[in-house]
Amino acid sequence: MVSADDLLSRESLRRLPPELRPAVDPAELRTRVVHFGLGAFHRAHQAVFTENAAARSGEPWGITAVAPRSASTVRALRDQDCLYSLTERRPDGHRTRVVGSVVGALAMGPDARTVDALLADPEVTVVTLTVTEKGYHRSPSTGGLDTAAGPVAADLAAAADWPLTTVVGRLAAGLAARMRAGAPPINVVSCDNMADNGAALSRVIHDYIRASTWPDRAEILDRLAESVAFPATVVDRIVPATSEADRAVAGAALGVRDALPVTGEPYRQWVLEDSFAAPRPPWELDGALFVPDVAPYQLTKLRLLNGSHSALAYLGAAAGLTTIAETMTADWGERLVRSLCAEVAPTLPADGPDPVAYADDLVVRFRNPAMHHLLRQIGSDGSVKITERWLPGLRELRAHGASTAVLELALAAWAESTRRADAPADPAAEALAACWGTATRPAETVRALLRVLGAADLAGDEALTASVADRLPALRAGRVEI
Ligand SMILES: NC(=O)c1ccc[n+]([C@@H]2O[C@H](COP(=O)([O-])OP(=O)(O)OC[C@H]3O[C@@H](n4cnc5c(N)ncnc54)[C@H](O)[C@@H]3O)[C@@H](O)[C@H]2O)c1
Ligand SMILES: O=P(O)(O)OC[C@@H](O)[C@@H](O)[C@H](O)[C@H](O)CO
Repeated sequence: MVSADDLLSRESLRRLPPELRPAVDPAELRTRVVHFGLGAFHRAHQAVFTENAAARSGEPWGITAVAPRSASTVRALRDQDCLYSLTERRPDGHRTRVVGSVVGALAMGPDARTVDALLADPEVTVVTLTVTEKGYHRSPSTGGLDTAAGPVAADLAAAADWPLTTVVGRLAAGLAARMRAGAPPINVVSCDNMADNGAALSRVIHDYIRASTWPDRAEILDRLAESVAFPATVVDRIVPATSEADRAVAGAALGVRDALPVTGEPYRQWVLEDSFAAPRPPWELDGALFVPDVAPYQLTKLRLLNGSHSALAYLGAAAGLTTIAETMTADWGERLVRSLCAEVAPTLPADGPDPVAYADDLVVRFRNPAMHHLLRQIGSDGSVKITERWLPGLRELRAHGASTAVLELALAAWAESTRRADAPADPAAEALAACWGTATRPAETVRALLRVLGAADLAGDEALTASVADRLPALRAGRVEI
């Protein structure tokens, strides 16, 4: 018998009905994957693919997850023997089960030595990351590592035995230790929503090593080139932040307490560049797609799904709404998604998914009434998200003289969000807010905001900034005019 007072653990797991248990016995797995970013998405995506790959292959692929910041998440996960549940939210109901592929949890600072030892361990041949766009500390203008950013500069200046606070620093130091130890090749796989995320991660790691004071940095860089692969990936599953209500649903389904459940839509996809340098879990056994070039999938997903998501987030907030599903019941929601997809479609590679069919699927996924995906969560960190999701397409369209009406509306809604006292969290929040203080004309403010994004070219496009500024009054009045 299990009781609602029990905590999820390997012990209580044995008493759960088989349909709620993981596809693998966690006791049979070993750490062969190290993951940075112990957030909701990893637990609902890569951990599930890895569990199913291990179950179907019989190979013992276990994950040790490293939390860059939250020691309390690590404690809570350890208290549950690293088990947690996933609830799939379908329009017609929930399905909950326990995931068993995570076998270790570490806090990046306090457990730095163990993290380093794992990164140098020959058995570990895969590192994955979900640390949000801001976790890469890229310069908005160059895309390389912003070595002047406070935490990066502090890590570069830190003494050898001082805990590093950036994932880029920790990973660079760990990979360097692996190279020095002569350990076998390894794959480092970014699973964050960025175009060409493999190259982006490779670049910041290389930049970090180049900027370090390590006497052997040139050799380390040479060895890295030979034995570390940074494949690009496209990850897709809508995974909202976990709420108290989600904890209650998980507890009721399991009959035991779970402090760290995750929820997600039924859909999931993982497309990976087939350029691995070392053994990896056979994720294809769970439907992952290995392709020579992920760019067509990547750009389609970022510009259509994530682009629409961000547009809905800021427009929905202007209209006083709270969740994505709510925006899809507004008279402009579906129109916004379809017209944004149609506007951006000409910027997508011809050999990618069909944009019209993709938009059809998005409407269905976004409408899912069982999902409670907060606009505020999606709207956070806009300065690092919309530079990936909107601006490259916007540039291409404007260079060809094509209409950019929908992106202008979206940009206006984002601009308006930065003015509000309750603006979503953003690493550039101060600089964005300051744009409203000094400028006298709205178009001036729009120009200043675009410059904060590192988009001086777009800031210099007077027709664009005027058109964005013209849309502000309606949005401020809560009207979405599309
Ligand atoms: N949630 C989704 O639907 C989804 C879908 C596809 C891709 N992703 C990608 O996964 C990322 C994480 O999403 P999530 O839902 O797990 O979010 P989350 O808030 O649950 O977790 C964020 C993780 O990133 C870490 N992090 C935050 N700021 C950091 C920083 N400055 N440096 C290092 N680490 C930092 C946190 O410690 C945490 O581990 C997203 O930013 C996105 O790139 C998410
Ligand atoms: O995860 P973020 O905060 O970077 O972006 C919010 C959403 O747009 C994103 O998480 C999508 O839900 C996801 O990319 C779907 O695969």
